Amino acid sequence: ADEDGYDLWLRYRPLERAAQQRIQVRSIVLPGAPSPTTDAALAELNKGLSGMTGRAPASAARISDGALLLATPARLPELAAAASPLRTELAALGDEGYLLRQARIQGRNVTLIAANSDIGLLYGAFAWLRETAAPAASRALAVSSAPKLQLRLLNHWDNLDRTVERGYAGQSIWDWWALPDIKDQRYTDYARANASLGINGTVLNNVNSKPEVLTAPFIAKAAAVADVLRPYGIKVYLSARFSTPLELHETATADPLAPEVQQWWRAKADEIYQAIPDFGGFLVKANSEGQPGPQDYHRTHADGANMLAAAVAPHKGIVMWRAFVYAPKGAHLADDRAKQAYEEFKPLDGKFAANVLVQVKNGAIDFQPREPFHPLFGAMPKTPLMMEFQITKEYLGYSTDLAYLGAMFEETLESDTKAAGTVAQTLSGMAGVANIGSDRNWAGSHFDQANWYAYGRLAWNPQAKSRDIAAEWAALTFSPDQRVAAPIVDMLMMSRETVVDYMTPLGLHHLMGTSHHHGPAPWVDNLERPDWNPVYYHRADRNGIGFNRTATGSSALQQYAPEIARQYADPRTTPEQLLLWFHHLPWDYAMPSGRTLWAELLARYDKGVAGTKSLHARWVVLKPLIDARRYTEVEQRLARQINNAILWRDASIAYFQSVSGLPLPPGVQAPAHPLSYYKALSYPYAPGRG
Ligand SMILES: CO[C@H]1[C@H](O)[C@@H](O)[C@H](O)O[C@@H]1C(=O)O
Repeated sequence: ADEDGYDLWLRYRPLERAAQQRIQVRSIVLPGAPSPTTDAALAELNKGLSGMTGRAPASAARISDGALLLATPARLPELAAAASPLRTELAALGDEGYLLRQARIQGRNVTLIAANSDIGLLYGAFAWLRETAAPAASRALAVSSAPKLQLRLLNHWDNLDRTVERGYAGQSIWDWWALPDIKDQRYTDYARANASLGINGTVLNNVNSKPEVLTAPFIAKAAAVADVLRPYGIKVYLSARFSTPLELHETATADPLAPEVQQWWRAKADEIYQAIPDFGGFLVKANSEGQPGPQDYHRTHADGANMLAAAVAPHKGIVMWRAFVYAPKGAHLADDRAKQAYEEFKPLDGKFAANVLVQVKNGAIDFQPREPFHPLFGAMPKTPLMMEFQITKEYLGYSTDLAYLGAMFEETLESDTKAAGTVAQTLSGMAGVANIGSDRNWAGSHFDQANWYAYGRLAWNPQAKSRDIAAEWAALTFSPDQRVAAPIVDMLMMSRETVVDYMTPLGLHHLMGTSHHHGPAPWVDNLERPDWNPVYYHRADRNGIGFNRTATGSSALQQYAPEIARQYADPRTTPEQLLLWFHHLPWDYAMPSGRTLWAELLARYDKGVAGTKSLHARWVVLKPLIDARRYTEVEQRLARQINNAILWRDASIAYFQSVSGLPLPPGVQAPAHPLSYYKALSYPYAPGRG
């Protein structure tokens, strides 16, 4: 599995001789009795060391010089001793943290992986392997790390028939047919990859859920998956359909205040916990895009969430209730869909049970290439919030286009809410909509593995820098050789802005084709709901373009803290990258560059196309340094991305010119085809429609 990408960032390729010699591990020592989790840690260390150095050190019972020692205070009482300098440091690391040190223990020089629990040891083992495989320049081994967020989850939008909603990496890895008897090796490798990042929970099924998933056969299947993931510290969760008992004909209603409904869910929770004692809980999409929910019975989101929360509370389970709501009818359609989540949830702050978290998408519309942070962050001080990021690239070119999402996640996380610190500081957990499927390379493309990686690292530490994470990933996945890693980092770091430039520059959004969400369709104006139409979002006409969300428009801006609302009320003090998100401006509006808005827009599209050409050119020169298969698979996608960018550019320019009636400034190349050509394009076989 060398060139096909199956090993992800856990490749453990032979190190150069000098690097090998620096690894002075003569034995591996684990005091005390092994557990399934320490077995996993030792197996990983063996795999890693034999891959990187050609030999696996023996396990030993006694501590000697050159030992790699894995210890918790319970396993090695010295660590807990009052005189131990590590004692206080360890105490600060909690259940899941770890530290790595060169230390002197029992008079011997050892490499120490220390933690308070076996899971901490497993995380520490992965961290040590990471440090060893891709050493940061001349850094002494002095790492201590603990997760900043307690809940670090993947959300699979995987259906029970193995299709994946918005999945571009083949069918679902969960083989519901073969489970529970057949537990694919891939589940173990999935667990290893996630544990290497510190991901500690996974929701197995789509938020557009089916009642069947909560019936006995599926509970048994989920339990089998949970058994595989448990040693790696990963809890299983399920998406629950709100109307499950009604649809299974076991109650006459799904009203959350009806005693028979409450009792049904309590019994269901008991049944699940019988099979999966450490079941994490439920994720719920309710009263959104046609899903059933408490509002069907004139109850609130809090009524619905609290009813489920009461059912799982005796088992220490949680409910993650999504704030991605938009109603099929109502004022918001004519007004602004972006406002609905805040309007429905903000008044419920303080009304949710203690074991409910509200899960909020990074932005108020829907995983666009760029959105301002969701106004609910910082606005719900009495409710624990989870961030929902989308790792699969529904709106950023699937797994064909290169877009490193680390940069996008970082941009949201470090945004200042001006109410409660940065967005990162408002969070209790993070969920990432997985980009994982059964493709050999897991993610549909090699570079999309970086998005899984970056998500996991940011869930562990939402203050981490996406460039550092990119450097780590490039070194582990391709090579620590800077001739390879450095240009790959540059490619990653420029890629997302490139996509924004050719798809949705200057704060534009939701311009993509209907249903498949791939490719440009800014002209669409005839869908059943007005807020599905791209014209609803760009509002371009003869006079100008953009969505006025200030007080003279939809007033969505008022949902942010006053300081932000004031700053963004004026286009002059609105960040250029969000300009048309908040403002409707005339085509001749003078941009800071000195160009008119019209000319600036055209320049952005050109910049996007130029960016894709540059990505391709940067890759091509790496050919002698990359294995043939991965080189080719990446090269093909980068070439395709140039065409995608040209398509976006040309179709967008053709359309906006038909609206603005303005000539193209000198130097701007005219679209290759007339507008009618782009309107006629369709993608009948686009994957991931779900
Ligand atoms: C799972 O449904 C998805 C839907 O496919 C997607 O187009 C949109 O982004 O969001 C929905 C959601 O997040 O619920």
